[in-house]
Amino acid sequence: MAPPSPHRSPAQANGACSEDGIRVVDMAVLVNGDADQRAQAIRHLGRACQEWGIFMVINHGVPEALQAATMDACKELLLSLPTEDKAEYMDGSPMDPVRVGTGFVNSAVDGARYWRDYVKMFVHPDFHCPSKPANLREVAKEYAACTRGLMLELVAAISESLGLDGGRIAQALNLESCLQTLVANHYPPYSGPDDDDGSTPIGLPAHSDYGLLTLLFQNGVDGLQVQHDGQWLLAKPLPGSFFVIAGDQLEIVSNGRYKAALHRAWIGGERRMSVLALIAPCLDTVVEPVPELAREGPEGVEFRGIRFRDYMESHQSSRLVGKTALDIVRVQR
Ligand SMILES: O=C(O)CCC(=O)C(=O)O
Ligand SMILES: [Fe+2]
Repeated sequence: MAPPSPHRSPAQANGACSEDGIRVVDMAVLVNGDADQRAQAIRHLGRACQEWGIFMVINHGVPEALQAATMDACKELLLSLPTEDKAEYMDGSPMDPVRVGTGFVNSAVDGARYWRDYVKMFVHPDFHCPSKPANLREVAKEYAACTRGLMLELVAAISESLGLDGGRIAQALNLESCLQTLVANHYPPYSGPDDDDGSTPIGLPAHSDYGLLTLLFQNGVDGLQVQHDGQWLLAKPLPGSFFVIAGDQLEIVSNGRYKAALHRAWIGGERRMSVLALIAPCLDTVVEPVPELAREGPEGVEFRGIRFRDYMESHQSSRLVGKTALDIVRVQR
């Protein structure tokens, strides 16, 4: 586990937004602020989840050197390791604990071409990791523990922002044995034709994430786009911040008060990498809105319950462009 962070002492101004309106949440205030500062930070966080489904965190306590080491080890795996060292993780099923994918994918859904390499590994409750490069295991383990701690703090604050006890969402979703995934994406530079006939590949199609929260940082090259008020917007991080993306489980558990953010990845002339840590309920948890948030009793429930393993399988197979697997569990009226 990483040592306590030096980042968390000075409480910065809260209630801040970046240039494009994405809210900035200061962990120093959430963790160490006085009662008034905390209350304000929690309201700010609640609005971010309600209006955007994405925000940035600063003073988050994840050491920069650990972030860099994680990105470097993943980069080595994706870019330098010979294919035979990754072959056992390729062409598996989406629920395999370690998966590596590479190159162009022609989407059967919309005919677009997607251009990215990725590695995904389940790191909690059981830790899985490719055997090479040699330092990946140690680095990924530490990064997983550190980001899991941060995300659980955020979940507690989000729970409070919904007027619930800080531990309520963690309890409802059984987060003690949460499923945590680490993902690294590599988008090779692309400078081909940019016409509108569908031949220009993109990085990753529009989707919402299957889990509860996703923590994302990138290699200094922008490319994450978020849908807000029907418009696609390029998300530009503050230096040293993480993006936090609300996933489908936050929308379900909050009974639709908070929205999962629709997002996609764009590619351009510069090589881009993103590293993500996701937390989700444990596979056997039945996810459903917490009863306290149902409007007018059971009639006001917007999502029916589903075992998380089944949700995840539908999410992986649906790949609906511009839609989400949430429609599978939305109550039709
Ligand atoms: O690379 C990015 O910026 C987005 C990646 C992403 O959304 C994902 O892997 O789910
Ligand atoms: Fe995503």
